[in-house]
Amino acid sequence: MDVTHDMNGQKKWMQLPRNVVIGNGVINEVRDVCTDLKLIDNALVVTGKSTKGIAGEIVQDSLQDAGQNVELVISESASMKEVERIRKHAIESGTRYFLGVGSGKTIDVAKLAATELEVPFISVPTAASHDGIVSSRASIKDGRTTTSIQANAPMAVIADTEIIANAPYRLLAAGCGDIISNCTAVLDWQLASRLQNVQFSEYAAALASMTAQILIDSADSIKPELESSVRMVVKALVSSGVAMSIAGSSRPASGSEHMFSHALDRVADEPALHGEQCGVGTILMMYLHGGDWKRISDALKLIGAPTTAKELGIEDKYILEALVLSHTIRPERYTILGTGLTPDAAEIVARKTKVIS
Ligand SMILES: NC(=O)C1=CN([C@@H]2O[C@H](COP(=O)(O)OP(=O)(O)OC[C@H]3O[C@@H](n4cnc5c(N)ncnc54)[C@H](OP(=O)(O)O)[C@@H]3O)[C@@H](O)[C@H]2O)C=CC1
Ligand SMILES: O=C(CO)COP(=O)(O)O
Ligand SMILES: [Zn+2]
Repeated sequence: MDVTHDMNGQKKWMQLPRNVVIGNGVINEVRDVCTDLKLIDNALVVTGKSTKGIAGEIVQDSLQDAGQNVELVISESASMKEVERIRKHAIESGTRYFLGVGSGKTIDVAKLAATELEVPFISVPTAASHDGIVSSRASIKDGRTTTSIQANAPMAVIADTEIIANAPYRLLAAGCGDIISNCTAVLDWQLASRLQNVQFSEYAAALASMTAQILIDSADSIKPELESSVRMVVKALVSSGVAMSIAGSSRPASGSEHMFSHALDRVADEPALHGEQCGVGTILMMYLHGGDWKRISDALKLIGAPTTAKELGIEDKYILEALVLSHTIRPERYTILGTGLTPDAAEIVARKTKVIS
């Protein structure tokens, strides 16, 4: 098997989910998937406040009907304190495996707690808002700072298209923004490979950009409440996750546009969704790359994702502040941002791309 190395140079297996189940009503297949993976007792379902009634309890009931011991906990934030709380709960209740049933923050908490306890983890997303539903990374927040931590990839991903189609459409549109952001992430990675000879995977880069291109070409068929749209987006998120696993880093799916989104999380009073910010970041960074930023903007508009500060619900001044701050977010990751934008250059890019007016 191919091996990659993490940032500390340690050997790391290329981890991929073993079962990916996508379709209408597949939440009812959770117990079959668990049986297939020999996960037959002592489950801990980590779910969210709203998603508990939408999917968390269905998963709990179905595993209990199969004779398993199942505990359910609600997680409200993706903080280290929360991971610690859930980890303790799991130890006390003899948990043998975790299911993260909900949105991004719920899945991250379950994923990291499972990694720390070295037990399997199953991802059951109720929304397709970003590729964290399938990846081997967990984003943990400390105040306004987010840290992306290496974790174990889910053993299985079970994405019920009916549940995801009934989630607020804004979450699916955000997922599209996260996929489209592969366009600039790959350009940044190529640039870093040319300028700094960083490790580069042609396969991971090709998969990530092809996934984004397919979605851009199909933008007019992504619509609210359509299970076919959900299926397309979930498959693209899985492909992005696989690209990151091949690369052994988030490089194929996270570049300057993600740095911009992370910077916005730090400076904005009320940040928007991760995928929404990454989509707008892609417009801005594609302009800096000298690429076809309008094509990105048009695709996001067709999908119904934000393309402006106003649509993000973020004041122009925070967009400019984040643009100037972006290059400091992950200094080891070389991107088109280079040593940073001056405030006047930031204003030009934001105005030319109509992100601010
Ligand atoms: N691991 C990774 O690689 C990545 C992780 N992230 C992280 O993920 C988090 C963002 O995730 P994201 O999903 O965008 O947002 P949130 O996790 O903040 O979820 C948004 C809201 O949607 C609700 N929700 C989810 N599904 C449904 C549904 N079917 N019906 C009704 N409401 C629903 C959630 O309810 P509830 O209250 O039940 O949770 C929550 O209130 C951040 O912490 C970010 O840092 C982002 C990118 C990549
Ligand atoms: O969001 C991601 C990919 O879409 C993960 O990227 P980060 O490494 O920037 O957290
Ligand atoms: Zn992302």
